[in-house]
Amino acid sequence: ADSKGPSKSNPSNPDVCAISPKAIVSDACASYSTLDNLNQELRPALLDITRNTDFFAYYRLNLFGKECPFWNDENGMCGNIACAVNTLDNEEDIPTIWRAEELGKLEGPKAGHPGKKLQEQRGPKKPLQGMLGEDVGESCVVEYDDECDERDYCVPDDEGSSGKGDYVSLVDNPERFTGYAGEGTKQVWDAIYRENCFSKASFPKSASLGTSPFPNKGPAANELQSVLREGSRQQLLEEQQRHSPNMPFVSETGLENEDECLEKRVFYRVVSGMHTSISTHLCWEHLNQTTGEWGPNLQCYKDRLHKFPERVSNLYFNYALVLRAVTKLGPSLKDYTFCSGDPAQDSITKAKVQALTSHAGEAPPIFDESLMFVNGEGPSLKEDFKTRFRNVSRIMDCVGCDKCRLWGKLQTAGYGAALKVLFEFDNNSEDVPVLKRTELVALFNTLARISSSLEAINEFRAMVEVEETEAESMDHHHLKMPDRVTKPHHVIPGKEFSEVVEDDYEQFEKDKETQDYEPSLSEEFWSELGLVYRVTKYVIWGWIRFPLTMWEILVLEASRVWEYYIGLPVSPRKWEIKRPNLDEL
Ligand SMILES: Cc1cc2nc3c(=O)[nH]c(=O)nc-3n(C[C@H](O)[C@H](O)[C@H](O)COP(=O)(O)OP(=O)(O)OC[C@H]3O[C@@H](n4cnc5c(N)ncnc54)[C@H](O)[C@@H]3O)c2cc1C
Repeated sequence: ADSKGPSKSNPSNPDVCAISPKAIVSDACASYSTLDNLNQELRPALLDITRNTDFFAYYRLNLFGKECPFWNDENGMCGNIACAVNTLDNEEDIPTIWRAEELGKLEGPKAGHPGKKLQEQRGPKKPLQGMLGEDVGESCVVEYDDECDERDYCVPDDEGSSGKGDYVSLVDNPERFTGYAGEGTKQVWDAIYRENCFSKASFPKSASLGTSPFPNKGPAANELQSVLREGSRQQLLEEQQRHSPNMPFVSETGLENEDECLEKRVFYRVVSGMHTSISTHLCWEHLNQTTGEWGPNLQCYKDRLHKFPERVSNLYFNYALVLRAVTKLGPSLKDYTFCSGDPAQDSITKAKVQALTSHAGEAPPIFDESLMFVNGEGPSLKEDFKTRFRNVSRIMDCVGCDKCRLWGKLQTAGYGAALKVLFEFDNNSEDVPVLKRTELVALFNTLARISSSLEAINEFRAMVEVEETEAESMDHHHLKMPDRVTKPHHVIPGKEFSEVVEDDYEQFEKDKETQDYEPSLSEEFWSELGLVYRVTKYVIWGWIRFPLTMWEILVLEASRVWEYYIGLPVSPRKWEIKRPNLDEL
């Protein structure tokens, strides 16, 4: 699966992106094999960090109690997550544990986020009072500063929204097949892709405000409003909604193809790459809902990804982007406190993170963020980009499966954090913003997700190659019994049916001998049948000929006795008793 896109190079420094001649991940300055090699080197450390440190193994998020802001009851569309749950058909025929409803549920312990007062009361060592398990270093898990600020690509909690979310274990809830599918998923993916409609308002000349279809709804809706507050796009949307009231608020207007630019392409690639990663995981850890067996589903991979090299290239693109962010962030984490109440765990976690980021820093440049947001439209485009990203994050509240929502939200936050690191300051600046705990956890786990996906895709590719080689060699060596043998045919005048079969069979055997050959089941069957036929013929013919042969022997022996009797030289015996030779058959 190669991306054949042209190479991107930094105009100011053409050597920044040393690109291999083939398989370029365009926009990201790296080749597939560079990224695969890098992934192999970094993967063990990344897995260790995300699985074996308390800091990175737990994530806090508001999974419940948030409304999906994109479908609402007024328009006959449900804003409740449960309405979006759509699963496979005929699920009632399979055991409950294999049904989507069950597979999508969160597993493992959960702990509510304690407010500042509770944290003070409980002390720094046990802010969660053992709710995640006694051996969990809680000071590594709890978020102290939990406000979202202006620079965020993430979604701040709406004011008035209840609670600050729960801590859940990422290790206990692997991202894998859940059976979540159908209209609900289509609607969500559609809405996410529609956020890619960068509008004219992102460009200096065209921002005229329209009226909003939203009543006052709080920050989430207001944010959405600001995205929609763009003359041409807004009017078109309102027009479209008058004609079809069930259409989601965020919708295609036809203006999307205008103003194609690098930033828009990057936005699309991030979303599509995330989609690829989700699909890869669900195909790699797939449940056969009728047998209950987990394992890779090659057909799932072929249907969703193998036929679409562009989707796979977007995954590589995301790897380059997120790894660049992690690398850039590395030095600023040297003094970061991962666990305030547990110095031993703190230094172990720090050492692991430093080992990973400095190793990644030794690699050649893989992503050149200085290309983005640099033209005249730069700053406003950046704003638009950010708002759209926040909307993608909100759309995740419409995902009707808890586990999918967990990973969907985490990954959106992870990409958001990566974009923040890469673009918050001057693109060329090595300064990086200070990230919150949640953002760090999301960033590293998102990288780990992409890393697993790359590995799974390589495995899948190898499986497809084996399958194709086998099919090729079967084609090459495929020696079928001739049609005349297996199908009804005209008997050639002058030849018995048995002779025809024999001729064809002999040819078949000759063909076999001249080739490096492994018979298939049907060929073996025909070969055995031919043998039975010839053995039967041999035996019956032997019985029929027996009296005649005995008579011939008797005559021959009598003539030899007569020759001896009258004094003539005795003729040599012309017959002998032989063991049957199997090769004759
Ligand atoms: C946020 C989110 C998280 C999810 N997490 C899980 C999960 O953890 N486990 C699970 O089993 N299911 C999960 N799902 C459901 C899963 O993603 C699919 O939607 C579902 O399996 C149905 O697949 P589908 O074949 O209809 O195509 P979908 O994957 O739903 O794709 C819909 C359409 O998008 C386009 N498309 C597909 N892939 C790409 C791509 N990479 N780039 C661009 N366009 C693309 C295609 O036109 C496709 O027809 C999740 C869904 C969402 C929205």
